[in-house]
Amino acid sequence: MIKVGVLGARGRMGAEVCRAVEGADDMELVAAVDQDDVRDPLAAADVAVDFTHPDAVMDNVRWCVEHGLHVVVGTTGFDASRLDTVRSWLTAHGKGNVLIAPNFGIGAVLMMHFAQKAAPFFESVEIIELHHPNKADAPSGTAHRTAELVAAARGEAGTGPSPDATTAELKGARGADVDGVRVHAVRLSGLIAHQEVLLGGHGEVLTVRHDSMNRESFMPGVLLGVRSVAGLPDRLTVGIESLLGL
Ligand SMILES: NC(=O)C1=CN([C@@H]2O[C@H](COP(=O)(O)OP(=O)(O)OC[C@H]3O[C@@H](n4cnc5c(N)ncnc54)[C@H](OP(=O)(O)O)[C@@H]3O)[C@@H](O)[C@H]2O)C=CC1
Ligand SMILES: O=C(O)C1=N[C@H](C(=O)O)C[C@H](O)C1
Repeated sequence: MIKVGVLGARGRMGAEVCRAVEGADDMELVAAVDQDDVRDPLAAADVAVDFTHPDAVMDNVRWCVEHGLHVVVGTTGFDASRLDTVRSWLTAHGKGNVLIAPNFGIGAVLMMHFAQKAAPFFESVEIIELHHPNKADAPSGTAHRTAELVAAARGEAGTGPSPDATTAELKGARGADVDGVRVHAVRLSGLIAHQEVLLGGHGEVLTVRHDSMNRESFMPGVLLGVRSVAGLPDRLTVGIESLLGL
């Protein structure tokens, strides 16, 4: 049995993770911790799962690494500097691996993969992410990571920047610039989590779209992360692509 502790257990994702862990034959939920709770019960876990807030997650990960736990992180907000900080904690503490994934949806991971593969073949690429209005961060972690992957693929292939003649702009109209890729964020009641990668060439447009219809859709990926994290070859893994053989 894998003993699992959940951080953010009363939140939208954390509550879903608690249900998924309780429903898994090979896992036992040993701690459910949220804002203002002490973290001590987590020390009984083999694996901690964090779905909290970008402002809270670093302190949680540090605590878990210091306590020798394996950590599966779904909370967003990880840039290169945060990842370096996590690596330094792992170097200082000999036990425990960390898996950080901006999206645990299998379809979403495939959407990112397909977009990355297609990106060098098109002159233009832009990303539109659409989410529920309670989301704290913009752009989404998924859109941020997709832009990085797309930009890296275009860089490796020698693809130039997307053409854009804009010289007069109302601030924000062209979205955020992530590694040279424009990312647009929509917040709308009724939505859960959705993303389109628009790829434009000569007389054709390819749209790679993914829709998360509910939060259960993330659970197969989260449980895969919990089952895999202890055996991962690196102390820090970003994304579940390698767990899926991509
Ligand atoms: N990787 C993935 O596949 C996915 C990632 N996410 C990401 O997960 C994160 C959480 O999303 P969501 O569940 O919708 O957010 P919610 O706001 O619904 O849940 C977050 C929970 O964490 C609690 N919390 C805040 N700070 C702490 C802390 N220091 N310790 C313990 N608990 C804390 C919050 O309490 P309070 O409300 O009192 O502040 C809340 O109950 C976001 O970053 C989101 O982008 C979401 C979906 C999928
Ligand atoms: O806050 C959310 O809801 C989601 N957050 C993640 C992100 O920022 O990419 C994953 C998914 O989009 C849902």
